[in-house]
Amino acid sequence: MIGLQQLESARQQALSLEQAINQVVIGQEEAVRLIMVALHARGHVLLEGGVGVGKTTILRAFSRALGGAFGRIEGSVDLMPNDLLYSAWVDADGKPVIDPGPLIAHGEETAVFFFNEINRARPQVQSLLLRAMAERSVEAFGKEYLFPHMVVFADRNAVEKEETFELSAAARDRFLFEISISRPRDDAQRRKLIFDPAFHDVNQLLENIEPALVDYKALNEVDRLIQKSIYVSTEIENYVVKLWDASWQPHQYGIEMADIFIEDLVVAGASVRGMSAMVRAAKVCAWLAGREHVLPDDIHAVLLPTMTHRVFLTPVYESRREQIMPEFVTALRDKIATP
Ligand SMILES: Nc1ncnc2c1ncn2[C@@H]1O[C@H](COP(=O)(O)OP(=O)(O)OP(=O)(O)O)[C@@H](O)[C@H]1O
Repeated sequence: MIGLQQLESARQQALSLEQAINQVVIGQEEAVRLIMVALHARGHVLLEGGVGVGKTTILRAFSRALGGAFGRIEGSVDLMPNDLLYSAWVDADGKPVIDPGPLIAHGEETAVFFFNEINRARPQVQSLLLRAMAERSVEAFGKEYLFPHMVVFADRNAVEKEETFELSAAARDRFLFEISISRPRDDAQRRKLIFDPAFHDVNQLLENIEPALVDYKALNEVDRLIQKSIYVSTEIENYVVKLWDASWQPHQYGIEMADIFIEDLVVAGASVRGMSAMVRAAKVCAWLAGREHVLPDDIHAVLLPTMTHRVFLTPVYESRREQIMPEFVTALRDKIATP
């Protein structure tokens, strides 16, 4: 009973947080909802989108509304793993000084860590980040730094592909979602972003968000309660298992797509980790909607962001992934009977 009351008050807080974010970040309601789900399912996120579309603004807005610290680093070819942990320099008296790097600078207070342009960083740097994501800790200066509340957001520059190190399939699998962020579609919102000076200064814009609307330190416990309390019926289980099989062998489920030889499309479907992450996220969707059980709508809300970076396509289709994956997920939804 206490659990249910706690969940309902956490839900009200979560909805106020979402509303506050959508007031300063405009035209990104879908991305904001998925980030809300990821934060409450405690999953890390890949961001896909152009330059200057408001990614940093969204993430800083979330950190402020969660009352935690925001860490950030830019990926580049010459970035070394140690650059995440410390920076060394010589002060005015010629004495060497060592400062903590961006990953450990805020320690346990880190709520959001943003790795911009992760595909510009070398695999050694990516590995360090993946370890920190999985263990929510790193070793530096001979001791262990813990970030029990950290959620990592990593952006892949989708436009420029020169000098990039694409994340391996195993690395991509560690991210709960890949969320696409693009320019708002609505004309009035686009004009507002360009002509209204309120959107030109991020620091000032973020002042409009009440700090610590939700306590970032409570999110791990809220997730535990959600995962324990939200019910998944046998029908939904069967549906999820069919979707999973169809992501591996779409032709066996009668999936058809225009201009695609479906038997050749997929090398590997979603992983076990991917499917369990999808169910965790669907439970958070059900909770946000005020339900105690998962409906097909909850699965549909998270199907694309959990599958899009996980399904491994054959090389001929890989270059069209961005166009193919939404169509593939729609075809799965249309073909597999919904309970
Ligand atoms: N949807 C939006 N709502 C509010 N402000 C926005 C939005 N989109 C862009 N902006 C404004 O545009 C500017 C650039 O945004 P921001 O730095 O967050 O983009 P970014 O995607 O992180 O950029 P980069 O790819 O260069 O890191 C900021 O002044 C920000 O306030």
